[in-house]
Amino acid sequence: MSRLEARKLVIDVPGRADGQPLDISLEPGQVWGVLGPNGAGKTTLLHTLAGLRAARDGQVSLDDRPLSRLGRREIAQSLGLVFQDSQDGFPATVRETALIGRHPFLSPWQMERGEDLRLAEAALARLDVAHLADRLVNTLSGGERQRLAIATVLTQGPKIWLADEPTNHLDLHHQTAVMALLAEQAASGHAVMMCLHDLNLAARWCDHLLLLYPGGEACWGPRETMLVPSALERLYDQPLATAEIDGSPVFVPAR
Ligand SMILES: Nc1ncnc2c1ncn2[C@@H]1O[C@H](COP(=O)(O)OP(=O)(O)OP(=O)(O)O)[C@@H](O)[C@H]1O
Repeated sequence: MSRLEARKLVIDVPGRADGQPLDISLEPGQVWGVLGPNGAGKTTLLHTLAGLRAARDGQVSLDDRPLSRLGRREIAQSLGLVFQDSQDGFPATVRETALIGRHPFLSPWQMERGEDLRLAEAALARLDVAHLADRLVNTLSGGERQRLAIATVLTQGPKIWLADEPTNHLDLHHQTAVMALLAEQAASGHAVMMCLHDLNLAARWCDHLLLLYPGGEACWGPRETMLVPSALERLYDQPLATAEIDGSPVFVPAR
């Protein structure tokens, strides 16, 4: 089990004044949703938490050790990031791409072992892309590519998942399957934070929410305290109609 902690963290959104410092602790078992309009800084936050972008101020620590003092390999042994859009640097098959998830655990020129292959095959099956294992990645559809990106992180097996719009490009069935997978990761003691544009997925699957406003204002806490229609309407500058289904609130844009 691992925890990721942000203390007085000010993310560096270009051209924007310092936003509200964030004090967030991503604990084992928790599923955090990050909500906010386009450009609010969700991706910037995730990349800062992953140590890929410098913060303007404050600190991120992984198991009480500042991220800035850890090497990428050590970070990648605990923390996995699903990028918003994956880019294919060179032609590789689906299986080879999933196996990249094992690289943090191999020495530079070490070949993947049988166990690595087993983990990759299991992840591809879980994300419903096993039948594409021998296909070149650049031939995949958007949804297949997204499922492969998640399968690659599942192959990595991180204790902390940071996922940037993990349901991008996915049909309804695969959206639900991915959210169930992330919930399952949390239930097994891992910590999950994901950026989402779908309020209803957030309401159903996340137990904590962070609302990022365009000017840098932010608020966070347990789901029940965050899903306040007036706060969400201000967040998106969009009137909402609210209902309740199976005990969860459902939001739709009001005209
Ligand atoms: N390298 C950069 N140079 C200039 N501006 C940047 C750079 N990276 C990000 N930005 C700007 O910072 C702001 C925050 O970007 P970010 O990608 O974090 O937003 P987001 O909340 O994830 O948006 P979306 O919902 O559209 O994915 C945006 O206005 C973006 O244009």
